[in-house]
Amino acid sequence: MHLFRTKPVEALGDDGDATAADVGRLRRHLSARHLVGFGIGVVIGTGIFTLTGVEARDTAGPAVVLSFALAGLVALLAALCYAELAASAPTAGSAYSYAYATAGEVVAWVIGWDLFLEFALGAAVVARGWSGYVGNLLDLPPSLFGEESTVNVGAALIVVLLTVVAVLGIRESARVTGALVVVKVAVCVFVVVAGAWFVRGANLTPFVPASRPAEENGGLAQPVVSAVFGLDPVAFGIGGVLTAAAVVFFAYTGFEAVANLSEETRRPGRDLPLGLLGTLALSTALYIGVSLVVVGMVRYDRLDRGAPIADAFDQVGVGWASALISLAAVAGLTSVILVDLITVSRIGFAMGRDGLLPPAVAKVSPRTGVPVRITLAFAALVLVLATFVPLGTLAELVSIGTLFAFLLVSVAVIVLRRTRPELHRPFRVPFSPVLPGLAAAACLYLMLNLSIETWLRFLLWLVLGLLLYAGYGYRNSRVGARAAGAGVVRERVQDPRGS
Ligand SMILES: NC(=[NH2+])NCCC[C@H](N)C(=O)O
Repeated sequence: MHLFRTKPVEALGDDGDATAADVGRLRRHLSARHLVGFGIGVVIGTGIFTLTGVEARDTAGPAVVLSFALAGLVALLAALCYAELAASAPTAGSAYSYAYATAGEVVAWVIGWDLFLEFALGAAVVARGWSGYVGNLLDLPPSLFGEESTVNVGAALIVVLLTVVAVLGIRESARVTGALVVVKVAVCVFVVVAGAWFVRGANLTPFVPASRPAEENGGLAQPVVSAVFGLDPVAFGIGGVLTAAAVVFFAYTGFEAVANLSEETRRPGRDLPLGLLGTLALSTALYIGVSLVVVGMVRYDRLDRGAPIADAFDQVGVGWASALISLAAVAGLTSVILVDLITVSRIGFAMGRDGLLPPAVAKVSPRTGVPVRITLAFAALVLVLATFVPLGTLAELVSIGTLFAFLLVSVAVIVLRRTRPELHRPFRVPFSPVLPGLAAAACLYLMLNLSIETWLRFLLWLVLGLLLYAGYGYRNSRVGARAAGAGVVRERVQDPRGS
């Protein structure tokens, strides 16, 4: 068994042999500005526009601001780790590839499979949210746009439309994303500046409402930590702030998309760290600003669950602003879906190039320079999910997928520093191994704050992935084939280009 065969860092983005060369190459069109555009494009969306209300009302009170700050800090730690690895090994597979270089093939497969979950499900969950939001806004029939619809036409429409954009090319996608991002960032800034006039100190006190037992959340819906340590789940208080942090973490997920665009980046060593950290700094600042203003404008127990920000402006009598905010929310959700579709195809591309998925599917179209087939394959999957499956409750599954990848990336930083100290690292996480260690611990902690249900679903997904690996990937792996061909049947395959 060679489950833990590794691929040397230098060979990560390399398709190694002649048969793989027909997979093709992605084109380097992107700069740091584009990367921040894509990053903000996928990050700012459902999280801030909806979760703020629910979490402030039910779990954290005005201190939801602290939850956003905490979740942002965890994301920042992970982003530092991503920045180090992405800059030293700029490949489309990101976490999947880093795992291939450090922990071995089976772990890499698990991570790749996990990222499919994050990005495909992320796109589908947000497409349904999009449909609901647009349906509400334009008074469209809930039987076609609402969460209770059997065939969610709105979700289907947006997925098809964005798939067209994604296959046109990375530059075209960057342009569309850029425009959407300008709208949503401008409106977030507007919310902070305009909303600040309506903030009342009284709404912010008590900032951390006294804790009390959470209402439902028993059984499978309770966080794993509560079950393990026999604690009763609480709402509000410090416990509430932490629980809410695990939930609003969803709002930060997706920024790693930037690392998956490595092979399309002109100057990866400089631009990837800038893109990753820039995305995160900007979104954290906006989230803290927006959530603070919103809980300051309206008492937390009177926030709307569906569209808290727009509704807050309605409540203070500025109805026109609420239309503007809804527009930004729609723009925001649209770009999230687009970048998710692009990213999941890049991960699939990297895995196809390594033979863990059928290489023919990973082929880059010579005309548009993007992996068209795999983009279509994933888009079809997302389309089916978004059209037919009520996904409202699955956002947590996206978060656990993300946290798991972050955990692995943080560990990979520490491992690679030991195994490959000489590797050229254009960017280094400061205070390694302390910060990456902290990042790993924080991710694990947030994972434990997610529900038992989410864990069970996640484990099921991983088992499914392992079965697929056993059935296909293990036998068709290029690293495996090269090792066998050269008679180097060892655990650690050396540089395949030399063999
Ligand atoms: N790949 C993902 N994690 N996609 C979902 C991104 C969700 C986004 N952060 C939001 O708040 O709407």
